[in-house]
Amino acid sequence: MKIYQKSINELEQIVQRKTMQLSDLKVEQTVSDIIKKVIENGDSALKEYEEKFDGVKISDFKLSQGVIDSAYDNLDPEVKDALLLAKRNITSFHEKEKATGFIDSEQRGVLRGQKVLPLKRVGLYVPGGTAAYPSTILMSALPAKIAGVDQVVIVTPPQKDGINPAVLAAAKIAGVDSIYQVGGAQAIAALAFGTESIARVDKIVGPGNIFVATAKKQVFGQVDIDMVAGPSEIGIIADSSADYKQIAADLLSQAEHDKRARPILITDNLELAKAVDAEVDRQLKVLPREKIATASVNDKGFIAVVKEIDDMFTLMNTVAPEHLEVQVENPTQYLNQIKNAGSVFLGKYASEPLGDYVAGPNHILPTGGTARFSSPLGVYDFVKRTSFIQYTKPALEKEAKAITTLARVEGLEGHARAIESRFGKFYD
Ligand SMILES: NC(=O)c1ccc[n+]([C@@H]2O[C@H](COP(=O)([O-])OP(=O)(O)OC[C@H]3O[C@@H](n4cnc5c(N)ncnc54)[C@H](O)[C@@H]3O)[C@@H](O)[C@H]2O)c1
Ligand SMILES: N[C@H](CO)Cc1c[nH]c[nH+]1
Ligand SMILES: [Zn+2]
Repeated sequence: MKIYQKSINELEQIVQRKTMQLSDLKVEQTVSDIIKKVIENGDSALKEYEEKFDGVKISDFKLSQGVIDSAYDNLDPEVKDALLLAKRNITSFHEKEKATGFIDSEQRGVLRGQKVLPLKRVGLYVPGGTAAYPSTILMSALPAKIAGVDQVVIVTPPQKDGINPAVLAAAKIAGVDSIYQVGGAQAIAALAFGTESIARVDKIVGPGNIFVATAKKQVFGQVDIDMVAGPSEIGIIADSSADYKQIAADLLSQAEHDKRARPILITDNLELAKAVDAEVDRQLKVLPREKIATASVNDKGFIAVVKEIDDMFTLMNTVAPEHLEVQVENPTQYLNQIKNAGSVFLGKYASEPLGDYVAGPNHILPTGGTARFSSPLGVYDFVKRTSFIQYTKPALEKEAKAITTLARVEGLEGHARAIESRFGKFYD
């Protein structure tokens, strides 16, 4: 991995350049061509792209209930138990995110309030290009169901030997309503605009590679989206108390997701930096997904060595990583210094994959520096709010002058007259 040892100001510049959201123009163009074709040709465009990108000829995108039930019934009991444990922890965490709205009747004659309503139909993208992601189904479908979403549909790339049974079983465990075998930008376009066999949704959520993340950005406005949840990232802050072998393993746990995944270490100890660098090389050689992880480590990974503990946090706040591990002595005392991160893992036993699978907080998280302004996927992503107002005549009378004054300041005479009509005043 590239090791940088420079002043904090120079490192901030380097980090900002390396984590900048430079849109990949070629990917943008590819994705907009795909979306246009799906809008124009519907299912036939989806079939063409599935053959081209995933090498699978599809006759029916929707999986039958029989296929899903049989995957569930025949699932290895150990896998089923693990999924059920994950479901329990994800559910108990996300139940706490439920919002109820409010009614305010503090002023005489005035009723104001806000209702929280679930979305009707949402589409969950479940990645499936180079790995299967049953855990991602639990992370997206369970919060949707807790929010009260009526129809939860999944899109996921087709596989030559059929979709992984654990993916199908996870969908059943999470209460998913339909599964469509279509992936990439074409699946996002289908969810956004609808085709003959896939009805459009109100919101698309879920992670995916650069094509998926770019497509979500491009269809935003036609439908809502959760966030930019692209190639995975791990930022680790470590001091001399950390174990270099464990740090290397954790960096590779995210590097193996995608050639564009970002593994980053910031430390105040040069010896640790060098040890982690050598250990990453050693562990890479024996990692089954060596090719993907090596590209990620070489092209996107780096180690920054700073002088002070505080500098580690300053610099990591600039990175704004999807996952942040804090591997220093007494990690909780630094929680207040962390401003930008999707999810924080404190101490040596909170290794990142704990959060990927069973701890309970969501693993669908903002990437590419967007943790500066985005949050983890949650129950709040599957609801919208509607406010309501009721006034009695005396209550309106008390505020009528303010309304008509503001309306006339804005040059909107019709607004003023609508209020005055409640008190018998009409204009000829
Ligand atoms: N941020 C998060 O919360 C989070 C969570 C889980 C996974 N992830 C990320 O999800 C991603 C999963 O990626 P994946 O590739 O395994 O699966 P994927 O399903 O996201 O992408 C596969 C699809 O990409 C499309 N595609 C591939 N090459 C293409 C090309 N040249 N042109 C057009 N389309 C093309 C194909 O349609 C294919 O079906 C990884 O980047 C992983 O890091 C992120
Ligand atoms: N680390 C991924 C989020 O970036 C989530 C995941 C699912 N399975 C394994 N990992
Ligand atoms: Zn992961």
